[in-house]
Amino acid sequence: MPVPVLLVTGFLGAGKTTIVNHLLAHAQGRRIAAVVNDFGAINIDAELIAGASDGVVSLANGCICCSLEGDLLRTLSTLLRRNPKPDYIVIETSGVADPADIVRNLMDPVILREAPLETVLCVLDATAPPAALDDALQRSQLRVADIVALSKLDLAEEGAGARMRQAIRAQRVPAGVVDAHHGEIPPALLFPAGADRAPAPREVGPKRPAEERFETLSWTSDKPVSLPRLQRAINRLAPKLARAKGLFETLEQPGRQMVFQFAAGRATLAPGDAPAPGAARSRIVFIAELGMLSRAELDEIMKTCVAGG
Ligand SMILES: Nc1nc2c(ncn2[C@@H]2O[C@H](COP(=O)(O)OP(=O)(O)OP(=O)(O)O)[C@@H](O)[C@H]2O)c(=O)[nH]1
Repeated sequence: MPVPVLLVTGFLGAGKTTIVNHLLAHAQGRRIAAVVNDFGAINIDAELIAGASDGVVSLANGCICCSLEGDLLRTLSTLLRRNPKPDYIVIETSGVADPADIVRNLMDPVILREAPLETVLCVLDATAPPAALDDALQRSQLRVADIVALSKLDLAEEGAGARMRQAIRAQRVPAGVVDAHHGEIPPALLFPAGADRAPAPREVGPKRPAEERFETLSWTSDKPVSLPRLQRAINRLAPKLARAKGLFETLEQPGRQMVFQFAAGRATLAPGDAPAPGAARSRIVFIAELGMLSRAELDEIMKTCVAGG
């Protein structure tokens, strides 16, 4: 039996991991394997998903649309050899990935026969201005989608969802649009029943040269961070950041791992699961447009967050 694949795309911080986590938490007996790609050297997403799935495979430090494309195909082959086989495979791309390149790779005849691409889901942050869809990367992410999920509607201004739907229509995107409240999407939309019919191969345009637009810098420490100092540091870094996320212990709540998120200008902190064995006490990945943030500046600012810094 072929194993249907769901590809989840969307810009940095749009809400992809939140949707994948919700899907895994409501798997209702389905065996769902997740392949998670973080552009940075530390795969925070894999750790955030690990609690929900026993089949999570992490592809870090590169992008599965370019430098890690061979790794993706090898990973899929390994997942297909598992006993028992997964019922579904979810691939979460990094926010900087051009999914057209991944779709093209998934059209490999062997993969297509054994792990056919069933659905491409593009997650769109409803709090973003509709003009964000003019961005070439975001347009490319939208163009391959079968379904567009609007996230963060609870944070968006009234009417933002309707304006975003209009902007999506203006891009002539044929996909259906659904609201995803805190990651909730009916699984039947993503994995339609009766998948005995094989999904048709997809046409994607010719491969475009990879555009290096973002870079990632990781910061780790064996010390816990001070929350008020981290807040000051993030305030300083915020204008330069496209995205940041991290896992760390704080001076204020020792022994407890916290999850830090910075997306679309908003920072949040929430309690997390126990740290992965052997992981540094504090790990944060920063993503910025090329040239916006130097290693020296980041280290200088971040060292103020730990005792003795
Ligand atoms: N309030 C609210 N927050 C949301 C919602 N969806 C996602 N978020 C938050 O948005 C932030 C980014 O969400 P993620 O799911 O990590 O986004 P992502 O697209 O996986 O991010 P990258 O993989 O880094 O590109 C997190 O702090 C989420 O908790 C939502 O519907 N409502």
